[in-house]
Amino acid sequence: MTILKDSTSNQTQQDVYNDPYFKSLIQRSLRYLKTGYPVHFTGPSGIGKTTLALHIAKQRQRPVLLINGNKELSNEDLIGAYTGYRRKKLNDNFVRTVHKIEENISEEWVQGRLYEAVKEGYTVVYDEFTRSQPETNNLFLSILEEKILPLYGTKRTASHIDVHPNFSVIFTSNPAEYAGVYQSQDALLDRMVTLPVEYMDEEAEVAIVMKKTKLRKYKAEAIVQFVNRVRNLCDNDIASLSLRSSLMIAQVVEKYDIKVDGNDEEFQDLCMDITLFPLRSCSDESESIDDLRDKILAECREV
Ligand SMILES: Nc1ncnc2c1ncn2[C@@H]1O[C@H](COP(=O)(O)OP(=O)(O)OP(=O)(O)O)[C@@H](O)[C@H]1O
Repeated sequence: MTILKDSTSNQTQQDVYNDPYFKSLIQRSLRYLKTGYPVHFTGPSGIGKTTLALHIAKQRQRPVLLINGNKELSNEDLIGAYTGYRRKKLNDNFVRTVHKIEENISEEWVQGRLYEAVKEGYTVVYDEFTRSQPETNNLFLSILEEKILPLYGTKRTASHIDVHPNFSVIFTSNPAEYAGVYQSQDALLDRMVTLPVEYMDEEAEVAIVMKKTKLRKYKAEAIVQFVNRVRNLCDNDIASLSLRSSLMIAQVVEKYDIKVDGNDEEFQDLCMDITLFPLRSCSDESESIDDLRDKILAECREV
C-alpha cells in the first residue's frame, strides 16, 4: 500500500484525458464521488484503469492511498492489529544478596492504512480489488453502507470508527474471466457505480508511447498497430495485449536502439517475447504454439 502525495497530472495524461470520452468519464466519476458513491472502473488488463483512477483521485485535493488487491490482503493489514509484545525488564541487583527482576509486557498496536484513510477522509484507490478474498472486501460493505469501519478482532475498546465525510474509494478490476480474480460480491457491486473502461483509440496510445519514450511518431504508430493487430488474433476477450505491451516494446527499442523493422531479427525477437504469452492466453487451446509464433511473425513482418 502506498500513500501518494498530491501532485498535478503530467502533460501526457492531461493530453489524453482532454479527449471527449475521458473528459466525460472523469467529470461523471467526480460527480458520483462527490455525491458519496464509490466508482469502479472495470476492463481488460493494461488499458489504463489505474492511471485514470489515480488521475481522478488527485483531482479531489485529498491525500490518496493506493491499495493493491491480492489474495494475502487481510483485515489486519487494512484495519491494524496488535502485532507482538513490548517487553521491559528491570534487573535490580543493587544489594548483592537481593536480586529483583521486574518485567512489564504490553501489546503493540500497529494501525492499518485504511484506518487512517477512513478517519482522515483520504481518497482510496483500491486497485484490482477482486484479487483480494471476498471476506476481506466485506469490510467495505460496512464502510460504504453504514459509514463505519468495524474494528473486528482488534481487541480495541471501540467497536468501530466513523467514516470521515470526505472519504471516498475508486475501485478497479479486471473482468471475472481473468486468472486469479474472485467473483465480485453483488452486495458490494450494488453499492458502487461501475463504469466499463474501453481500449484507448490508436491516436491516444501513440501519443502516450511517444511521450513516454521520445520515439518518432512513425515508430510509435508501427508498434501500437502491431500490438493491436496481434490482439485482433485473439479468440476471446481475456487479452492482455494493450497499451502496456506497446510501451514495453517501445521502451526496449529506445533503450537498445533496435530498428523498428519487421525484418530485423532483434525486433522480431522482441515482438515475439512481448506478445506470445498474452496471445496464448487469449487463444483456443487447439492452437499450437508454433502456429501462434507464425501468426505473430507474419504481423511483425508487416512493420
Ligand atoms: N493517460 C495515460 N498517460 C500516460 N500513461 C498511461 C496513461 N494510461 C495508461 N498509461 C500507462 O499504460 C500502462 C498501463 O496502464 P495501467 O497500469 O493504468 O493499466 P490498468 O488497466 O490498470 O492495468 P491492470 O488491469 O493490469 O492493472 C502503464 O505503464 C501506464 O503508465
